[in-house]
Amino acid sequence: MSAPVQIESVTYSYKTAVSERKVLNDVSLRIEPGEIVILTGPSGSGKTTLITLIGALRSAQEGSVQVLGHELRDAGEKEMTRVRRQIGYIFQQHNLLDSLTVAENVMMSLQLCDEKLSSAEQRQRVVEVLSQVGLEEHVDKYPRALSGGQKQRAGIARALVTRPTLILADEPTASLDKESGRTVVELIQALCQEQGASVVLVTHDNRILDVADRILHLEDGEIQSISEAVSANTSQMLRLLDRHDPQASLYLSAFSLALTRVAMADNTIDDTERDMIRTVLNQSSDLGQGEVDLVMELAMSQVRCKSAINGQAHSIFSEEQARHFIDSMHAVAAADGETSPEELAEIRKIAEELGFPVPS
Ligand SMILES: Nc1ncnc2c1ncn2[C@@H]1O[C@H](COP(=O)(O)OP(=O)(O)OP(=O)(O)O)[C@@H](O)[C@H]1O
Repeated sequence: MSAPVQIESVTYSYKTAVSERKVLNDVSLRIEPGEIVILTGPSGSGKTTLITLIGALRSAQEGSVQVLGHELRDAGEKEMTRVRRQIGYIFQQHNLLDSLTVAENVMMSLQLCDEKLSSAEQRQRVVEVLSQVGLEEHVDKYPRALSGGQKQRAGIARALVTRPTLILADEPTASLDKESGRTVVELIQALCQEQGASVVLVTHDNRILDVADRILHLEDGEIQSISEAVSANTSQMLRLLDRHDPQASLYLSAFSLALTRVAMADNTIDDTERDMIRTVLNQSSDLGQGEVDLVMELAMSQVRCKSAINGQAHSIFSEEQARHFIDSMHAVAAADGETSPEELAEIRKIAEELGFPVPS
């Protein structure tokens, strides 16, 4: 099956009579069938612009935007409409019509699509999708009788009732509390898996990042992988903290290592322990959740590594790897122009701890 979305070297600028602002710069992206891609990035980085290009709601000025087998760059209105009808859109504002019942709102989406169903089949499909999103008891109510989370779920039902192979969601959890937000994304995830649909979801909500198969970060109109973005951000934050408050930085690292060692003492760490470590670290520092998570994950990998090796490195690593390990420690020690006696002593100590042949 070909990729539902394939974007090559797309550039997009907003132009006015007096100025031009480039918002996307040479963006390339491919989304596979059934893949859930989350798009993050600071405000104004171009996320909505990108998702509206994919959604055939605007046209790229340069590059190629292929969606569901159609090239949208320079496509006419007729072709754009045909593509739009095959896409499920979920917006931050659910955009339900107040004068129609929940079922009628969902039905409207079905009536606009190309699939021809009888009235009875339409009603059946609508009721089916509304029960999938947990609204079976609200089918004939008006939107004003629903809570924010329920309205958002009705919006999802409306996007999914046509069984689209591509779903575009722009900040679907922005107006919801933590629990409803979680329910809504898990619902999108489950229904998409069931229907094999691909999803592009724009969000600022870090709590839902785990539903993604892939996270892309837009910054200054360019796509970065999330690890690039997080590590650049974290390294900057940690260096800053180190410079301004070395004591706090040391405390946080030691604290995180200690908490992780305790949680992993029985060789397992479950979600409740993870959550507790995150909460404690968050409360004990001025760092953002992303930085705290990274410090925690680093501590975890250190503890994991230590318990896996536990003086048995010689049986885990090959002779060649051990040699490379020791040579690399020497290379790092010598990188500033000289290897100090303290550095040499440290190399010996590490080699000893790992069970490597101790260098002379
Ligand atoms: N119609 C427009 N005319 C001119 N400039 C626009 C227009 N729409 C968006 N912009 C500008 O383009 C940039 C990118 O906007 P976009 O909405 O794509 O960003 P975003 O990453 O979705 O932001 P947010 O997270 O705040 O929704 C912003 O600087 C915005 O002000």
